[in-house]
Amino acid sequence: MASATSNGGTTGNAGLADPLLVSRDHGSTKKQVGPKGKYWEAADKVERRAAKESGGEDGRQLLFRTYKVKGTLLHPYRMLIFIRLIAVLLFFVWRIRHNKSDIMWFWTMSVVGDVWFGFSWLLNQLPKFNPIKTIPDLVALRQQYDLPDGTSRLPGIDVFVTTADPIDEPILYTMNCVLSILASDYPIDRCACYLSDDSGALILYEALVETAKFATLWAPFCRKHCIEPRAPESYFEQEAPLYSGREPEEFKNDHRIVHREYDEFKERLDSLSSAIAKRSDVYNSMKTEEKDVKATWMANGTQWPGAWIDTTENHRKGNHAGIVKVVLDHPIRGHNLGSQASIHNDLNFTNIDVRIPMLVYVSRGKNPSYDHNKKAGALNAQLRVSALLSNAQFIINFDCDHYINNSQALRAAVCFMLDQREGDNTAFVQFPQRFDNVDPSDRYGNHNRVFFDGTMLALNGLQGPSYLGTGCMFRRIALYGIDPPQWRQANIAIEGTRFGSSIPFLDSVSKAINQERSTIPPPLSDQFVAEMEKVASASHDKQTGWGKGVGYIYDIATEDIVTGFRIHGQGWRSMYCTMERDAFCGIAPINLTERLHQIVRWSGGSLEMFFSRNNPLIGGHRIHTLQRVSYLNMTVYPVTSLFILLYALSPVMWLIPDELYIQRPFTRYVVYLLVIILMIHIIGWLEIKWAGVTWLDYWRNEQFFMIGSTSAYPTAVLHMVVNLLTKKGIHFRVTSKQTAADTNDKFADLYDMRWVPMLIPTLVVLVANVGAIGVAMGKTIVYMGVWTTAQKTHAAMGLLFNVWIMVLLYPFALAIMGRWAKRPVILVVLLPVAFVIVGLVYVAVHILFASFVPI
Ligand SMILES: O=c1ccn([C@@H]2O[C@H](COP(=O)(O)OP(=O)(O)O[C@H]3O[C@H](CO)[C@@H](O)[C@H](O)[C@H]3O)[C@@H](O)[C@H]2O)c(=O)[nH]1
Ligand SMILES: [Mn+2]
Repeated sequence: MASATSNGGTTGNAGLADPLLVSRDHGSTKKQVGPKGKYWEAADKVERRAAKESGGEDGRQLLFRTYKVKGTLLHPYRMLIFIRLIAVLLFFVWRIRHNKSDIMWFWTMSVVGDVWFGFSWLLNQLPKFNPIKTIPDLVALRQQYDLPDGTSRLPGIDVFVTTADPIDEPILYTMNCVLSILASDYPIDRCACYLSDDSGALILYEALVETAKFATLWAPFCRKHCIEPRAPESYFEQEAPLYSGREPEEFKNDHRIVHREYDEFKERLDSLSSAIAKRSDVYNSMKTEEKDVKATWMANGTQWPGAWIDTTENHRKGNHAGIVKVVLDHPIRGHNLGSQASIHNDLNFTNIDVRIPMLVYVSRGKNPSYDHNKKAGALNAQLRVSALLSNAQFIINFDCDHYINNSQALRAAVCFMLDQREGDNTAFVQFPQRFDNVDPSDRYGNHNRVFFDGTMLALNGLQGPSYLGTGCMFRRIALYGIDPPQWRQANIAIEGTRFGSSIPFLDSVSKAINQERSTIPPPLSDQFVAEMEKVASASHDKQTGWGKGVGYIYDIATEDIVTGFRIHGQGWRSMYCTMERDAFCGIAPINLTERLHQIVRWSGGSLEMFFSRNNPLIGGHRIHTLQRVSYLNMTVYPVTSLFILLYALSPVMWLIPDELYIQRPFTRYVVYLLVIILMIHIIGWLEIKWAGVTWLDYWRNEQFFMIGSTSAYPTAVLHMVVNLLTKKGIHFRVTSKQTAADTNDKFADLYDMRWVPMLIPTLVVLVANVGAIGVAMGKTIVYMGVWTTAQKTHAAMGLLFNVWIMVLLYPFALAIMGRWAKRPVILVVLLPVAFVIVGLVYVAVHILFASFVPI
């Protein structure tokens, strides 16, 4: 697969020749300048030349490419930002000078709103001055780190997966995630997978055991035939995937066998629940002395230490001991999975490595008297357990609803960490989040491309992208709160007060700092397992630095942004890694209610961060100024919604008999508004060009911001106010991954909106606008002959605004329609009907009044 141009540095595009990275038109005569060539050009020519001449500063080659936006696009983009800034300032001056309005309080509010809009626009726009795209050079990595004898010098990686529930988060997804990790293209003895189960359910442990067995078949199959993606569910769902392996003759047969085995594996997963229940009944009838206590039993005849099916004290979700079970030991000690041997006989795996990486089940201890700190708490427990076992230099974490979509992804992240330029200063490498269950028209803006491909590339040109929760590789010591090399003190005190009281753990920290790496974990004695369970116990990190200066940050609804902020604040940088075949892929909520709950959590978390000690204005002493501006934007943006809501409701003024103007002279005002709004979209248009996203992406983003601004964001603000008053944080409501009952329709969830209170303002805005347009039409009929031209223009301009809001709320209107929305044309008919009815009612009322109450 690796092609001829493997020698990094001879041409501008060497290394990009890896088929997983090049753009479709690679190989054409036109000069290649990057994966989305048109608007990007190489930004590292000088560095590359120097590196080549000196053979690399310290003998290391450059492992990633840097691209900047071409001047032809970047200059007008920057220019427009500047021009708009001036236009906005002029607009403010004009408004203040012409402080004439029919409703002064509303005028004052709207001036405050405009100032806020201008300010938050600036916060959003300024950090986008210099977007940078960085592309890993896998060929160079291979050349330097893979040795001719088949071994490798690549560093160790501990891969974390978190799950919170076997029902809400279907086991099949979680196990697919695990399989994609176990089969990933990375040295098998340098990679270990840890599954954190926050439900403490035996079924997840047993599913993991089944997965380990199936992996002995799946992983070699993937390696032999270069399968992509290596999550079986997604792989088998594809229609006739392209074959790119080396054994096409054997592929058909192998594929058939593995597919059959996968189906059986799924059946085994399905039957686990009843098997465990049955087995437990048998053991309970045989072994338990106390009649009412019904334990849940493991296959080996011992009681499961976690949550039981019949819950009792100390054996329920939220109250059980810490559990660490090594499902597959390090490959050097061999696997004991004999049962698969017979199937292996049908498949020819000669010359294929049949080993699989280490696999560990972790369920941290829980106790009602301690806060568990949601996902952050789970990740920190994994961090400690893995430190005792594999203590890899790098960590990568996945949500259970995401999987590795490109088997080279782990290598890609490592490229940034090992690069001679900023490698040692790089704390984390974030990948974009991609989703494969989203409806084709992306009604609720789940793809979020403007953010993942615009905002993040922009930050990449500063101190680096923020941490986004999943698909992010960390340097272990950066997570521990250690400073980057240039600021690091010679002797770092590794104290129990900061890192917790486990001596083996403290040892592991000093080893990690001193880069003493042994990739082989110690043998699993009872005492050692007990130590691992101790560091995963409910109380272990209390009264320590965990969740504050160490590990993922606690006391917040969203641990991600704030953890990234803490690390950036210490002076580390981060990198954004985009790949031509998306590195990871996951599931997004395509149900409006679920989607909004997710947004409430995110925006609520943002506000919580603003009011915490990690406030971007005061925290993080080594943070880059523009990076700080960006973090400030990320924490205050929900406030914008209050003003948007105010504006969105202003069409109610149509319902008032008198003509009221928020600002006089009105025409001038509207023209100003149009100009500065239009400029936002022209800038947005240039932005989507360099970000490589479509108008639809951009448009969905706008629409969803409007929907959020009338529902989720004000809710988050309200939460925050309550939080400040009562000190109660936002509840982490795991995003539902269950699909609606209709299994024939892949997107059934789309039509299944549940009404929740936060949707009321959106509905009010929608109704107010429909009503306003109807009344406006009625007024036009009634006053046609009476109105002056100026009045007519004003009415038209007001209506323009109404229509704009309606267009922005279009996805919400579809959501209300439920299944009817399968034919959106109905809405196009229904809305005008509604306008006409309201209009006619207005006219009728007017006539009625006119005949009874002579004016
Ligand atoms: O007490 C908890 C709660 C959640 N999780 C895990 O957290 C992950 C994210 O939960 P999910 O409900 O899927 O949230 P999303 O809204 O889809 O997640 C996005 O938003 C989160 C922050 O709110 C980030 O942490 C995620 O990485 C990001 O993908 C899942 O693996 C859960 O199993 C736990 O392990 N323990
Ligand atoms: Mn998720």
